[in-house]
Amino acid sequence: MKSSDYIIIVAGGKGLRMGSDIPKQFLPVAGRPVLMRTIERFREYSAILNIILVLPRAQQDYWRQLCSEYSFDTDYMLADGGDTRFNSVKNGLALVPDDNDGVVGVHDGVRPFPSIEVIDRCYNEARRSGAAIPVVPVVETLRHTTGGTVPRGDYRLVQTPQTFGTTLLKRAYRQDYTDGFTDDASVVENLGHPITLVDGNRENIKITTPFDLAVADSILSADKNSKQHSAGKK
Ligand SMILES: Nc1ccn([C@@H]2O[C@H](COP(=O)(O)OP(=O)(O)OP(=O)(O)O)[C@@H](O)[C@H]2O)c(=O)n1
Ligand SMILES: C[C@](O)(CO)[C@H](O)COP(=O)(O)O
Repeated sequence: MKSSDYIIIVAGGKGLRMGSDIPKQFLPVAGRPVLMRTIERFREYSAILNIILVLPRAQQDYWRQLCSEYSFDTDYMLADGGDTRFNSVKNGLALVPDDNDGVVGVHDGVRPFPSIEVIDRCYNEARRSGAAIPVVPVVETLRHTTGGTVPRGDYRLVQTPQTFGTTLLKRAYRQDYTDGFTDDASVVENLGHPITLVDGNRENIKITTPFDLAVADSILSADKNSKQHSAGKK
C-alpha cells in the first residue's frame, strides 16, 4: 500500500456572493490571483504533497492563460468542478488511488492564508485520529434569531484544510448528498466517525464578499510591513 499525502483544492463554485464578472478564485490579492496564492501556500508546506485542483471545465482554459501570464509553474493534477461543493470534492477524490494509506486534505481555493503550522497540525492530527479540522473561537455574542443568546464558548468557527485518512474520506463521499453536508467534516461525521478540532489561524479567511477581498489585501500588506520592519532591525 502506498502512503502519500494529498490536498484537494476546490475552486468549482460560482462566487455569487462576490458578484464579480471574473470568478472570485481568479481575482487578484495584492497583484496575484487568489487561487495561485492558495496553491503556493500548500507547496510551501511540502514539496512532495500531491495537489489536486478542482476547477469548472469552462474555466480551465482561462486558468491556463493566467498560469502562463503569471509564470505559475507549481505542479498539480486537475479535476472538473461539480454542481455542489460535495460533487467537486468527489471529483477530486477520484484522482486519489483507492489503495493509498496517507492523509487527504480538502481546502477551499478561496482561503489563501492557512498558516504552515495549521496545515502541519491538521495533517499530523489526521494521521493520529483519522479526522481533523481547524477551528477558531467565536469572538462576538451569538444570538438565536428567535430570541436569546447562546453560550459562545460552546461553538467554534470552522476552517479548512480538513484532513482525513484516505479510506475514511472515500467511504464518506460514497454517501448520498444531503443539505447538511456543508463541509467535509459533516460528511465524515455522518458515518459516525469523531472529528478532532485543532487550532486554526484567524487570518485563514474564506474570501466570499468584496469586503473579504479588501481584508485579504490588508493581511498581505501587514505581513509585508512586519517583514520589512524585522529586516530593518537586523
Ligand atoms: N460547486 C462548487 C461550489 C463551491 N466550491 C468551492 O467551495 C469553496 C467554498 O465555497 P464558497 O465560498 O461558497 O464559493 P462559491 O460557491 O463560489 O460562492 P457563492 O456561494 O457565493 O456562490 C470555494 O473555494 C468554492 O470554489 C466548489 O468547488 N464547487
Ligand atoms: C467548508 C467551509 O469553508 C467551512 O467553513 C464552509 O462550510 C464552506 O461554505 P460555503 O457556503 O460553501 O462557502
